[in-house]
Amino acid sequence: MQAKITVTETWLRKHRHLYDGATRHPFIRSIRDGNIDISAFKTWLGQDYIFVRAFVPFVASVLTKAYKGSDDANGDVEVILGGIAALHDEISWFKKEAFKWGVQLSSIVPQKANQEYCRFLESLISPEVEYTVAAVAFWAIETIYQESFAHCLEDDSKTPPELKETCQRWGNESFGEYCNSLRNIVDRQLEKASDDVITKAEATLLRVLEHEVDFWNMSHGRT
Ligand SMILES: Cc1ncc(CN)c(N)n1
Repeated sequence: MQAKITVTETWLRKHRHLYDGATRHPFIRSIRDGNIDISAFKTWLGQDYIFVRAFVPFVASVLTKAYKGSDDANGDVEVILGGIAALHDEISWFKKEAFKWGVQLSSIVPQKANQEYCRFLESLISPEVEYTVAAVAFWAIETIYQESFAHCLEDDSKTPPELKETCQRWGNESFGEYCNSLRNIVDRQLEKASDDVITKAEATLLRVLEHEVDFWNMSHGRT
């Protein structure tokens, strides 16, 4: 018997071009090809630190929605809680990495693309945004980083040794498994969602993809 095609699989096929634009962006390709401009990397580092700080309350809101709104609350809450724990480590890592590269985090001003992305996250915190819709955004945001940085660790990549740790942070297998758990949560929710929620969730995925591309563009100096 053939396995059933999940909603996320349908979306990824339908929006492949946009998805590849987010996970195979020239910024990521430049890391993978070993010709990254280090000033672009430093821009990304400082801006992403600000993004991750705004990401935490968003993920906390997804956790609250999971607790209240899912029929497998315990399983979902634990996966999301694991994500929050990883973000705690991520923030410490950004501080350490910024020190290593001489990036002064206290003086970073969020650029337009970052401000807009953070505003979008804030809009998703609203209790009016359904758990399924918020969970789709969460899954997509984490997965885009996982796939992007895993691409920089493939056998034929020429990623500079000093950037390997960064790529490992999101490109490692256990982060990949965590992203799969998020995807399973999302597919289970979508399975029983109304058409209206499915439509909103798909639109949210597209907005995440656009914001991620804009974020890479900003880091790459294309804004
Ligand atoms: C912009 C962005 N997108 C995703 C991630 C992965 N948490 C991140 N750190 N920054």
